[in-house]
Parts: sequence; structure tokens; C-alpha cells
Amino acid sequence: MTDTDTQKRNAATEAAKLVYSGMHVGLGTGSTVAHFLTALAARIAAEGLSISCAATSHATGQRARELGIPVIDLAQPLDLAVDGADEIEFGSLRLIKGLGGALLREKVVAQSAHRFVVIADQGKLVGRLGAHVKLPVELANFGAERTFGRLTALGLEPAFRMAADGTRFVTDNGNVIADCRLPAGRDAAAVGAALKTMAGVVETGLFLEGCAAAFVGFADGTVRTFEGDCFARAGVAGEIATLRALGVAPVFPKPLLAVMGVTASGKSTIGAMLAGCLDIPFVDGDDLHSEANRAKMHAGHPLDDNDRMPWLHRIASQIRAWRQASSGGVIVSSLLTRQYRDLVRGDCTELVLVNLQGSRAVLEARIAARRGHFMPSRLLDSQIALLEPPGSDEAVITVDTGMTPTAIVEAVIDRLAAHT
Ligand SMILES: O=C(CO)[C@H](O)[C@H](O)COP(=O)(O)O
Repeated sequence: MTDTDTQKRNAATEAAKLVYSGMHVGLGTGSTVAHFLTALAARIAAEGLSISCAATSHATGQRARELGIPVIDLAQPLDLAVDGADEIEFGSLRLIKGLGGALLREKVVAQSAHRFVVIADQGKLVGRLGAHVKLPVELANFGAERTFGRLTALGLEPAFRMAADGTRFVTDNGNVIADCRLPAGRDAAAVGAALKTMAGVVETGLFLEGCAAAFVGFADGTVRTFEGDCFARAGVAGEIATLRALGVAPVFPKPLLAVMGVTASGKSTIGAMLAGCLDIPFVDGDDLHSEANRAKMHAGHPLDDNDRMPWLHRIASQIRAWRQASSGGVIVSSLLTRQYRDLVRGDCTELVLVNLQGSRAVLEARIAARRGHFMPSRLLDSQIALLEPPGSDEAVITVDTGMTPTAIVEAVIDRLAAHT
């Protein structure tokens, strides 16, 4: 049996394996993250890992520098962010964070990361948020008593957090924290939305979307990985939440979409965002590749038809299953040739292609910025050579992949009406 601290260290050590040279990494706050920093520093020393990091608190920034981990300001998107959690809701990976007082910066960093993961001991797993801990809510100092009164009126029984010297705890942002009770039977999402309507509330410790995975250390010495939803895994949960709040409406009947294009055209990002906004299932075709195909691509060898046919068959089966269930769905696959598109489409004439078209310069720049992806950049040439753009007899929405993901998704949903 391992104690809580060992469980934290085991989880942190496992998560440190996610870091590759060249990555820009977000560093959370707390005792579990302290183990992550140690594991990361050990990898930097042993393997010469070259990374840059953004810290969620003064304490983490200082500790990281002491350990020789390069820390810079958060100015650009992060490849990965790793943080602790106070509660992890089993089955949803919704979180409560902020017992360490760093919730605002932690949320900004989490939403800046392509992949946000948490590390924790098994005691953090709960059946419902609020079961074990209070919900930290960061309040602007100005009018804090007034905002506190509004939290009380909501039935959240707030208490100002106090520092060891008996004064109010002050965050790195100069704000105060009210720890609130999240009553059983109250929907966490509704409470979170209500809190965000109060001007004095700076941020809440509810992290309701965006956790791609949780690495949890158990008393038997194992670390188990729990995967978050596919939108979080694609790194677009935050964008989907924003688009939904903007009122991008689901389309009926639910469409069958295949997002196609060469490598680095943004297929996975756009596919996941479309599925999230339209509230339909999402499958990244990459996930349907066999291990042998992945290894071949990783080694820089283009796939041939023998490799591709079983994979295209799986894609076609998935599309048919969605049609059978009338669920709609978004599949992501390069589908570069007419033959491949005909194979996966079969008699599914309602399948609409979303063709992401980009200039070579845009695609090359994206490939140069990519890390940890199994498709090396030299395959771009072979893919461009193979590409047969969709014909006028194919149901297709072609968009310029140089636009922002949000603009692309809005444009596709706008034009879907003509196809349904
Ligand atoms: O949210 C946090 C700080 O604001 C921490 O991630 C959370 O409190 C977990 O801490 P620990 O790893 O010490 O258990």
C-alpha cells in the first residue's frame, strides 16, 4: 500500500512522460505538481530535454526556476498543461480546483493548452463535485462584502479564506477567495453559469470541460489513466463552450460529415469543433488506424492500398452505423482520392465532405510548429501529389483552412443548410 504522497508522485512521474523536446508546457500549482516539477527537472538533466514553461503561480514559477526548468510568460498557446485537482468527478472528468488559491491562472493556462491533463492521488476521485471539498470562488477585492452577500443569497454558504496570520488570503492576482458549499442536487454547471453573471466574481474553481485525461495514483502503487471526452482530447473543449454560448445552433436533421484534407489542414480540430457544436458523435479517422499503419507512417513511409483498405472499411462502417442510428456524425480522414471517397461514401449520398483547402505556406508553417504528431512533414509532398479535389458531383463544402477555427466552423454550419 502506498501513502497519498507516493500516489501523487507516481501520477506526476507518469505525466512527465508526456513531455517532448520543443514543447511549451503549462505548470500547475500544488503538492502533486511539485512532484511533476521534480520529474520534469530529472528528465531535463538526464535527457537534455529542451522545453519552455508557463507557471500558474509565483510559487510554481520560483520552484521551477530553482530546479532549472525554463519559465517564460504565457504569451503563446501551450502544447500541454499539467495540473493537480481537488476533486475529479468519476466518469466526466469535471473538476474542482483552487484549494491552493491559483484557480484563475490555472484556468487561463488550462484553456491555453492543446492538451490539459490532471494528476492526483486516488482520494481526489468523487462521485459528484462538492462531495468532499468547498468550491473556491475568486472575488475582486472591490465590493467583496457585497459579492459575498450575493453568494450567500444563492445558498452557497461562502466563507472568506483566511491566511495563517489571520488576515484574508490574497491570491497572486491581488483578489480574495470565498470558499462555497456546492449543495447536493444543485447542478454544478448551473451554479457555475450563475456565478459568472456576478460582476464581482473573477473566476470559479469549477473546471467543467477541457480535461483531456486524469493520471491517478492508487494505493496499490499503480497509476490509472482516465480519458476525458473526445473534444478535450482534441484540445477544443473551450472553443466549443464559447461557440455554444454564442448560440451556434445544432442543425436538423443531424448531418453526416467527413472532414478531409492533407496533413496539417486542421481536420481533427475542425472535426471535433463541428461535432461539439452540432451535438453529434465524433471519430478521428487516425484513431481507426492499425498499430502497423501508425508505425509505418511514423517511420516516414507512405501507406499503400493494402494498408489503407482495412482502415477505409472501418471508416465506412462507422458512417453506416451513424446513418442507421440517425445520430449524424463527424469523421475525420484525409480522403485524398475520389476512389477512397467513393469507397467510404457508398450509397450514403447524404454524406457531406468538408474540404479544408490551404496554401502550401500555411500547411508548412503548421507542420513546423507541430510536435508529438506521428506524421512527419515530408509526407506533405506525397499527400499533395495524391490529392484529387472533390468533383462538382460530390456534396462538398470547401473552406479556406487559413481562417480561424471558429470562423471555419461558423462558415461550415452556415452552408450546411444547403445540403440538408
Ligand atoms: O487547484 C490547485 C491549486 O489552486 C491544486 O491543483 C489543487 O489544490 C491540488 O493540490 P494538491 O496537488 O496539493 O493536492
